[in-house]
Amino acid sequence: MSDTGNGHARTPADEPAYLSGFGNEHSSEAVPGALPEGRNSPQRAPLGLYAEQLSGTAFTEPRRSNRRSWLYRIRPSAAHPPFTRTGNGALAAAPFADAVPDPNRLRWDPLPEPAEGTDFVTGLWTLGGNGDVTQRTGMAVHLYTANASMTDRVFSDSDGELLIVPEHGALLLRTEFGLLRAAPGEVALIPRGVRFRVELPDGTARGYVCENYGQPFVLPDLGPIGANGLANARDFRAPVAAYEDVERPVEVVNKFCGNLWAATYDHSPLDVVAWHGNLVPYVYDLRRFNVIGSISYDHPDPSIFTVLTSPSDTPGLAGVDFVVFAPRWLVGEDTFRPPYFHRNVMSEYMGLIEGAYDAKAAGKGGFVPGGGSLHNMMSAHGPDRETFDKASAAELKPHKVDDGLAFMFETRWPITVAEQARTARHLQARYDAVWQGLERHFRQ
Ligand SMILES: O=C(O)Cc1cc(O)ccc1O
Ligand SMILES: [Fe+2]
Repeated sequence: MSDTGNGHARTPADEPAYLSGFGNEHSSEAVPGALPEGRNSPQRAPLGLYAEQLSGTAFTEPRRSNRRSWLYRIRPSAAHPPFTRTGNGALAAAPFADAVPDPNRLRWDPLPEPAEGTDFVTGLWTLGGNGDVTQRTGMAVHLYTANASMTDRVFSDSDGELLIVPEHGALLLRTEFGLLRAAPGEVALIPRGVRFRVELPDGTARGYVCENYGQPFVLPDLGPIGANGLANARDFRAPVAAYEDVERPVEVVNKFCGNLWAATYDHSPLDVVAWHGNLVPYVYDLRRFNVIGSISYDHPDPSIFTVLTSPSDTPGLAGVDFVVFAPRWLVGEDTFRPPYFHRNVMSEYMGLIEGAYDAKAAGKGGFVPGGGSLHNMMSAHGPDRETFDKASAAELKPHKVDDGLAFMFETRWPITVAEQARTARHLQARYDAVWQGLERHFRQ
């Protein structure tokens, strides 16, 4: 598929190989001897490679949160022509200055089918977000639909890390660090600035993206839960080094402060032969999440289901949390078991990867896979009428919730809905109606 400068064809395998662990100091070389030993930047790097550091945090951030990697590549990233503005397509960024933040509960059906030849980048569609992309604060919610692999085209996002949540169709992510595969039920994370290309082994793909402008996601502290549980560090997988040695025009698209810029390189920048460090892309299988919950009474707050959290400067206050509602047993006695009625200072965007969610009726016109809901700061939400009636009358024997996989991006600031999402035809017109008819039961 690709040509090397010296005439050899080289295509990294389609089956990824992984290194295990979250936040580790990994190292990997696709060619033996490509990694320098004992130093990062020798006078001449091995095999004639260029040494280059990628800094994901300021040099001086505390060691526990410092993220950087050293890349050994065929050409330095600096060797590129100027970038020029291209259209932003359906991508938008915070602050959404022209949009009015909306206190209403909102719910969307899945995105419509994309036009023929839509790749991952062209298929990105912004729902909304908060913060400010130039301040490295806040987040954006995007959805994607695609029916074409990216060819001779590479993307990088200077504005934040991308947490990709496939709902339909697997993604092969060819990154500077190597190859990742993420199918529905798994998530992938691409750090800020890392170049990657998305191929579609199933031909089509659909899903969600949390673009985190803020501090990189970390595993939440476990407090009294102890040393194990929730998402276990060893289940996060980073790629082994795999490079392409391509000498032909490759379009590199860069998202910078909300706009897309492009430059045509005369080579592929996915040319990293070896690397080491703790700033890496990774994948995680949500089915590995160790779900912890109540074994006595009451429905615990959903923070117990946090997979990853982007901390803020205030302890316990996340820029954004990624939360999963994975299969689990419910055993609470004298307990209303589904998610409770709720008003929250944090803002909640929810998506559905498969099946149904235990607070909402499934099926057409409801909360469906590929759709999403937004319960903004202080907006009243909770079980719909059908769920409330059923759960209030249910016999409380142990019950396994295993008919779906839902998730939430929960963020500290209200999510402003982008104009295209507010006026979208797939915005459900009568979401409020799910809470109509909740009868008055009060008696004195
Ligand atoms: O469905 C929601 O809105 C999310 C949610 C889940 C839960 O288990 C408890 C509270 C809550 O807001
Ligand atoms: Fe909620």
